[in-house]
Amino acid sequence: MELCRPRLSCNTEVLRAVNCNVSRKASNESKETSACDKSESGTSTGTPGGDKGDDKTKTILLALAGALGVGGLLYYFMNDKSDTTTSTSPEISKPNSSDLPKHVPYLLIGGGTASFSAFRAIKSNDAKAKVLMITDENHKPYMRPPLSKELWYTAQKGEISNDYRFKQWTGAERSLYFEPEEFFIEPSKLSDSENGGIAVAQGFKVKKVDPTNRVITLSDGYEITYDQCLIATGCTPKNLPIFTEAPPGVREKVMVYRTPEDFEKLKKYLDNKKTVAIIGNGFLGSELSCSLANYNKSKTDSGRIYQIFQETANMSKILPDYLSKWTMEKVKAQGVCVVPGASLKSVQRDNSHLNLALTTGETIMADVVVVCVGCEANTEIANGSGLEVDQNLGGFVVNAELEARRNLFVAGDASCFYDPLLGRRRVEHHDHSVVSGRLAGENMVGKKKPYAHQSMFWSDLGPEIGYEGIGLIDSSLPTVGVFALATKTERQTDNLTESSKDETEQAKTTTPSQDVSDVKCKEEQADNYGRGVVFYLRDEKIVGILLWNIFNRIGLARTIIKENKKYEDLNEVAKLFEIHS
Ligand SMILES: Cc1cc2nc3c(=O)[nH]c(=O)nc-3n(C[C@H](O)[C@H](O)[C@H](O)COP(=O)(O)OP(=O)(O)OC[C@H]3O[C@@H](n4cnc5c(N)ncnc54)[C@H](O)[C@@H]3O)c2cc1C
Repeated sequence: MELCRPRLSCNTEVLRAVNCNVSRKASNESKETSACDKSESGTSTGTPGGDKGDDKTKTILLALAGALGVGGLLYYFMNDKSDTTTSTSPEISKPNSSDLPKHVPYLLIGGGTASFSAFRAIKSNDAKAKVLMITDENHKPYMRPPLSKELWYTAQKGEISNDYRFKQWTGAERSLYFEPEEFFIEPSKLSDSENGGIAVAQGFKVKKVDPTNRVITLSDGYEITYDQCLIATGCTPKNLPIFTEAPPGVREKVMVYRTPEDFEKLKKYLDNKKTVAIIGNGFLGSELSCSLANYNKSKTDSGRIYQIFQETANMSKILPDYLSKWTMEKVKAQGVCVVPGASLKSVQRDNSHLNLALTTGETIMADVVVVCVGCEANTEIANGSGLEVDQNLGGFVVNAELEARRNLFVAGDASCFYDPLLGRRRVEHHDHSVVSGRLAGENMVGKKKPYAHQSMFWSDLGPEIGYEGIGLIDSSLPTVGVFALATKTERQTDNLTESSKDETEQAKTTTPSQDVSDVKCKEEQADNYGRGVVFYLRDEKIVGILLWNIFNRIGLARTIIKENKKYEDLNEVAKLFEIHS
């Protein structure tokens, strides 16, 4: 089964570096300062692009205001439907819940990766299983990682297809959707389907679950009974109060990023030469900044891409300080105007754009703000269902078998599960949603398996940096990094693959190919963090491993973590990863 990581081929040409000097002029005149000069073009105006259309709109609005009076205009703003602060699905005519079956053997709440992975596990253990998936999105199940990476590089080369096809790192093409439309059965035909299958009820929200009587209730009150149920409701991007509490004029220029609709919206902004300010320095904020900057390189004229965050450098929550700083320089080199150490002090709408006043004294003008400050598990269903939500980590509390109550499982971003090796966790990564969805699916058919397989994650920051991690990857833990000079990296993995047993076996037999006496792991050699391995330690044991521009070694990393032991010499362990080959 292919639930694999779509990576682009790394043999991309070296991209044109745009010099990105952050000029921190104090701006007590509330004047916009240029935070990023494109020295190649010799301009440093810092003016957001493509304002002409907005000016026109403004003129029309003013004329309208004159005609309708201030009251009318106020009514417009109070009922403004263009508030883009949340990820939205396209409007379609509301489907009718009475078309849905009254009872299903397998019911999956949520239409994402975890849910689809559970379906596949159910189907491979119960060939004639009848599965109903309920999702409040208006899409068939799709994967999210390419939305912040590969899809932008595909878009750069031409039109985006209806099924969001993109090129993986391997060069192969595939769609964002796990399966084409024809794969699915109409919900109204599921009960009579002789060979079973999966039906997707799109555009329906589940309000609550009654685990005792095994019945779910939709937001319109319609009830469906089940034998086995999975909650895989994922998470919702967080926003910042400074935006959510702002007037509609500000809010309409602020968005979060999680869906194909968000991709379309942001792409339109970029195609209209708009300047984008991304808030946040985590996976999404950093990946998206690099992808947008690279997307703009195909254009003769484009807006700027700012990345603003309060920490000192990119990915600081997971990367050791030296690597985080090194990465920030690489992100800048791709054309992102990185503004570290800055929080938002105030935001104001000025004609067609937003003025973002920062705590550093800078003011940045942007046409649109993308807030990438993390995600909150979707646990509204817990209210009224008697389900426990973890107070610290969020997510539905489940045991090692991913069971919240008998015959009711939770997987993916929304699950707060018990990992017998590393303790209670909640993980927001694609591979975890595959692995946990599969485990839940297996347990829904009665396998009674505990969580034992460590999932991995990956991220790509443009064509030059790709990394993978497994276990606890947290920069607050002690770390030991072993690096080699960057060489031509080969990204041949298609690592949306579920990590398999074969891979682990293969990794075990790997022998060191070179002595590591020339490894670089000192801060002053900051130019040399091209390729290496970082060990994260707890009680001196390896609890996490980050593979920096090293691919096809995650099985080995998994084996080492599973051993759960202390090593005398981590250089020796690093040798196993063949960081020089
Ligand atoms: C842009 C982007 C890029 C990413 N890149 C990477 C990456 O490179 N590597 C990586 O490891 N991870 C990445 N991730 C994270 C990864 O995509 C998620 O961890 C994964 O999608 C989680 O899957 P899930 O099935 O748990 O949740 P989701 O994919 O969020 O699916 C949950 C579904 O449930 C629906 N739902 C919620 N509540 C209800 C309800 N009450 N009733 C009905 N339906 C409901 C939601 O609308 C949604 O469709 C990325 C995420 C994003 C947004």
